[in-house]
Amino acid sequence: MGRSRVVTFVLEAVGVRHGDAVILDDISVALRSGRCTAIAGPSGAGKSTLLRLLNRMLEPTSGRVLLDGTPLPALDVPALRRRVGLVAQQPTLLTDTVLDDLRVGRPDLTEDEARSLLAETGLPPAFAERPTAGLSGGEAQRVCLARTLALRPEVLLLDEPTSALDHASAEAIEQVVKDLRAAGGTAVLVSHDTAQARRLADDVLVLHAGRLAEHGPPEQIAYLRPVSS
Ligand SMILES: Nc1ncnc2c1ncn2[C@@H]1O[C@H](COP(=O)(O)OP(=O)(O)OP(=O)(O)O)[C@@H](O)[C@H]1O
Repeated sequence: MGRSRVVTFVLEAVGVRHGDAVILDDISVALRSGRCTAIAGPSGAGKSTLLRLLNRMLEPTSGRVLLDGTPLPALDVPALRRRVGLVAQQPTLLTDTVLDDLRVGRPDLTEDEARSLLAETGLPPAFAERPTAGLSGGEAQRVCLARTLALRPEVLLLDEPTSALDHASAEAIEQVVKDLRAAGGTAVLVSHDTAQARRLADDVLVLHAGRLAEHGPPEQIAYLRPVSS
């Protein structure tokens, strides 16, 4: 399976700036392997930015990120991205048909394997024949997830994977996360859905204005507590 290796991210005093704007400020934290970590916090707090640091879609402007003790810049980027797959909030489809898209990183993928990956993400198997043009946002995001799963990543980085989905489709995605964890894999999930974070996460990071405001198991996180009226 290739998913049983220990994969731990350590962020050491990580900062991200764009010009004068401080996007992430002095974040030091470890993300444990074989767990699901949710990143929560208000819009604009820096959640997607933090996620993008973990497979070098973005470089920190200060501090460093280590994977199993190795600083990320010392790792080969394509190899890192096979181990650490990112499904972005805005999906990017790369080819004309869904089947071809699923084969981008796995040219050997059979049609049966493609159909079963689609089913995992809650899409009908016949979706393999669909042109990528005209897919809805939620469908395109799930095709991106299936394309990432085709690489059997050890770590799955998911940026609001269910925000565009109905309940049944969202459940399918949550099951993908649970299955990955059950197989020893690691998931890092950005979610605005506090109930989802409580359901799925072993650990939660809360960002506020680029700073780490809370970190711990979901039951200890004030940000996740339902507001009682
Ligand atoms: N290239 C950039 N230049 C300037 N500011 C940027 C850049 N990229 C991101 N930002 C800003 O950094 C902040 C954090 O962005 P990020 O996407 O990480 O937030 P987020 O917590 O994921 O937000 P949301 O919940 O709305 O998706 C935002 O204010 C955003 O406008």
